[in-house]
Amino acid sequence: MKGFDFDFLKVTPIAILDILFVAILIYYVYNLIKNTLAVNLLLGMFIILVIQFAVDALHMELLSAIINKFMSVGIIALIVIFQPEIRRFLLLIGKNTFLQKNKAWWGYLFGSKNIERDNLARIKPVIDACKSMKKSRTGALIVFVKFYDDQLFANSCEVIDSKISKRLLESIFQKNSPLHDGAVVIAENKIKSASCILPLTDNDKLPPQFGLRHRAGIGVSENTDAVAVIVSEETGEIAYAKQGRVRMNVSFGELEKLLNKDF
Ligand SMILES: Nc1ncnc2c1ncn2[C@@H]1O[C@H](COP(=O)(O)OP(=O)(O)OP(=O)(O)O)[C@@H](O)[C@H]1O
Repeated sequence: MKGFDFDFLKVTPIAILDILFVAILIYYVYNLIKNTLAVNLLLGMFIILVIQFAVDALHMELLSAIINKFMSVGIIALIVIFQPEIRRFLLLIGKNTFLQKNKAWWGYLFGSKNIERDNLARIKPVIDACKSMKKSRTGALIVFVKFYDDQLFANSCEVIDSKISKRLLESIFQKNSPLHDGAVVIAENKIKSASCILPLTDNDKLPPQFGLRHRAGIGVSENTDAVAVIVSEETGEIAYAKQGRVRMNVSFGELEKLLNKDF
């Protein structure tokens, strides 16, 4: 007698590995898109997929043809809609590779003393400037990027291209300075530009006291590998934005650790 074929239920080590990788992938994708509009879009796509299965099963040919056509164009629409998330996902993979994570390798190859000296040279003036801007209640938005994206920053910014210095940062953000509006971008051990207009986040779950400066800092960290240090003009509080999330009331010790870790 012919029985049922349960071949597809065979659990092989490769299948377990496969499931594990898919679970990790789902976890990373969820982490990337949680608290963003992308969750609603993904839910919409999922519902259409379920309808497609139902329509196929019921052999409703006309509806099935329409949904199939929609789904084949949908993949291009998905790439366009999720472009920031895809970009962030690829950056995340690049940042988490063995060589990137294990900075000891870089130290071994290029000399850890040099790296520490570089970090101190670019981080200390920023922290000192933040200390004095906190005291004087001067609002500031300082963005650190690993790769300076000309396309993103060149159009809206004033090019500075100068050594990172406390006094320069203070004078840029001084209320009377023509460059004080907007963000300063630091990359490649330099203040690359000032007065930059950044993309604002559309996250609707942020605290109500967050105005445009905070929204711009969080926005740029959502779409790029950038982290943003925000000094509030109203409270003097320091906030730190990374990957679309923000840490409030950051102490200077924490700020140094965070910047050292991320840059
Ligand atoms: N798109 C943008 N990109 C960069 N900077 C911006 C942008 N929009 C506004 N800003 C900066 O934010 C300032 C306005 O800050 P606003 O008071 O709205 O922010 P906030 O988050 O409430 O911070 P604060 O606590 O300092 O008031 C502007 O003067 C400008 O310098």
